[in-house]
Amino acid sequence: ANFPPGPAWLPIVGTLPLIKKLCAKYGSQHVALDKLRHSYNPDIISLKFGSEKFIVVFSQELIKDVFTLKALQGRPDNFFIKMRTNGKRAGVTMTDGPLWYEHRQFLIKHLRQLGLGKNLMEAMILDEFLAFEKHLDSQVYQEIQFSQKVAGSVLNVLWIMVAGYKFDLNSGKLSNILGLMGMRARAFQITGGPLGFFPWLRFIAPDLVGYTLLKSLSDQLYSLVNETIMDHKERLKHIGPGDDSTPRDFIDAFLLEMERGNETYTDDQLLAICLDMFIAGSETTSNTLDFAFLNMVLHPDVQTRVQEQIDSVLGPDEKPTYALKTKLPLVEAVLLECQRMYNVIPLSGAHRATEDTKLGGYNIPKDTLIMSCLYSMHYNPDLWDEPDKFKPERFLNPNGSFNYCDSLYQFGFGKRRCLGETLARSFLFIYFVGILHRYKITTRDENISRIPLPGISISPRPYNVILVPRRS
Ligand code: HEM
Repeated sequence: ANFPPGPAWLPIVGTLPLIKKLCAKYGSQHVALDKLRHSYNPDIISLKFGSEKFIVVFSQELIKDVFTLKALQGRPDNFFIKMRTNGKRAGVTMTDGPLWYEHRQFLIKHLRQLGLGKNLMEAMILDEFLAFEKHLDSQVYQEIQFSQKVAGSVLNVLWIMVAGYKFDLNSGKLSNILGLMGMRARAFQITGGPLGFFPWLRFIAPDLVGYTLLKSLSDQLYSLVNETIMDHKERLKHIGPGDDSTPRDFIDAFLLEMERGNETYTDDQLLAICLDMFIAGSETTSNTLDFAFLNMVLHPDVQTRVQEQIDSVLGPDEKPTYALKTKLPLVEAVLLECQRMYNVIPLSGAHRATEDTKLGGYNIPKDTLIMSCLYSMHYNPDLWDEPDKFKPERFLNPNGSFNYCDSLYQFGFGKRRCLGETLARSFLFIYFVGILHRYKITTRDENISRIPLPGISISPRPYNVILVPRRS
């Protein structure tokens, strides 16, 4: 009773066939849902996939409620989600309750001690950027694609904090895993699709429902992370009394907590948190940067203005720092406008009602899943003037200073807000300023598409750019 309105549910499959049809028509799940809402209630609709009831919310007010109401901070528990962690519910991104709370706090505390949000993190990002830049030098004037190398760089900054080492950006193993992660992000929608609701389909059509891809990615990630954890255990075994047992990285900190006998600190939980970091951090950040460069190619006039502002504060041989942010309001405005128009997570990861509750005046029974359509909020004409237009100046005051806006939820909001936000923001800023400081980005491709590839996180359709050095 009093459940939000939505399309009729068919037996067994619910609204899955309708959503599939709309996705095929509009190209992605978030656009399909944005269109569908107008036939029911533009702020909130209901769906059913298999036996799972879903609510999708679209207005800023309801999205804020979903991100803040205590009863809505659970996470779903289906096959697609558990496959990542060997069939168990573990980690931080996809758990809830006391386990999630304790481990989220523990992760944030130790990542901060290891540099997250501090000068140390910035130094790591700059270090990665210099390596990335060296790699670019050999490709100037050639057509290149940014995405995978950037994903490797983000991962390196994270991996130094999590595991104490970084990857060789040219290593075959890394590019294989990043390639599989990219395929995973594009092959699935945020709900996990049919595999999430009808897991038995993996026995009938494993390739078609994405099971083969997921299994291969899970196996490779699992063996990489497991090997790293084993190395850490081996080292800790040999630490004697009087030796320095200060954790060098997050894995050390976790293993030391395990030794203290804290029973939620298990091998499975450690493995799952490491995988969380791998999956949540790299694609999201690198795709965002990819969209930013795409927009510089599509708007060369804005690119020139950005470069003029960078040149006014950064000497020819100087390197970017995040502290320059206050002096580069146009850069900040361009990056935010890209995140508004091409929010890489247009449908925010599902929350679950942990008890019967109310939302927007409707009844929401326990275990209903709730998705927030950030795309609809970021294109709402009541919040954004001419939302379909690329207008960085909406984030600037008439005198050119930065104009803060609180209707942008690209990192979520509330207790489950993205915990990698400071890393992502610094990374985007340093890479964007660093590249545009040195190169003009152009293309020979006259038909670059502005329509993103759909998926768990959206990405630009592959496009080639030419980097032209701005100074000899
Ligand atoms: C531009 C890049 C990024 C974007 C747009 C982004 C966005 C988001 C969003 C929308 C959420 C979901 C909030 C919710 O469900 O309520 C989230 C959660 C999360 N993000 Fe990010 N993220 C980015 C980068 C990162 C990075 C670099 C890390 C690595 C530390 C990270 C780690 C996480 C984790 C662990 C969660 C789960 C939090 C929880 O469930 O408690 N993210 N992110």
